[in-house]
Amino acid sequence: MENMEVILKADHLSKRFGGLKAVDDVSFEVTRLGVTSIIGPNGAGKSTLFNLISGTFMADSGLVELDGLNVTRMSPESRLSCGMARSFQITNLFFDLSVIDNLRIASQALESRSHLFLPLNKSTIAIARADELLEEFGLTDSREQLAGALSHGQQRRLEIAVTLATRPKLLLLDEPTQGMSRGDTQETAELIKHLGSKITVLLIEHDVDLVMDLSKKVIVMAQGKKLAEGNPEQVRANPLVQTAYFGEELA
Ligand SMILES: Nc1ncnc2c1ncn2[C@@H]1O[C@H](COP(=O)(O)OP(=O)(O)OP(=O)(O)O)[C@@H](O)[C@H]1O
Repeated sequence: MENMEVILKADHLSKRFGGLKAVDDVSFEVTRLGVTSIIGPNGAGKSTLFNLISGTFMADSGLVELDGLNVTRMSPESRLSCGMARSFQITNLFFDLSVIDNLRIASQALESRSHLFLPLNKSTIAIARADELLEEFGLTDSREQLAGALSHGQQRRLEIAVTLATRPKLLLLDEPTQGMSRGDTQETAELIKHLGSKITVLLIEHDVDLVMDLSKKVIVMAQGKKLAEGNPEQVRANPLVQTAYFGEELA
């Protein structure tokens, strides 16, 4: 019987680049809500695995299922319409539009097709959703500011808000704190925790302490393979992980 708790299933996924097995027979499951993270040293295959899940790369073999639906051969756009959204750093933003207009445009995708081309101020669902997101993401004071004039941390927050405008079931977050100051990293960590209470989040992140603090489950990759998985305590205590990834640090 289908496990209703499982929202994402990766089953025996593999991807080669020439002779290199970047992802080598990796299987895991993500259960509903909370934050599940993928960590691993440089070149472990994290980004490639993420790209197989989002549809940026097609798997050579294996299966990706979203909420029981086989999405393995679908484009990223089709996966998005099935409820899988991916946050792409800040490249989803229109820098010369205001914060609120960025959110309204993204929220308009919620409206029926016939309303897609309504002027922004006529689209009531989009306006309500945009205001809700503004509040939730602490951007009310920056409502009329141009997205391009925000701090890097605010831009990242806005970008995640834009990604959530279509109410996805699963949010893929790719190194959301990369290049951030300590303060912005802390704020983003709080935000991700909050997101995990409402939606399922799958995260790739280099900052191990952050991952351990945020995640209900951690998947450790090394040399294209899944080395370990479990809750943060189990992963920290795993001797294989300590040797291959953390070195002596956590011993
Ligand atoms: N498009 C590509 N063409 C050829 N080789 C690639 C490509 N993308 C990744 N690789 C190789 O696949 C392996 C896994 O890379 P990947 O980027 O998935 O690892 P990663 O764990 O995300 O690393 P990092 O933490 O450094 O981003 C690496 O050896 C990398 O050089």
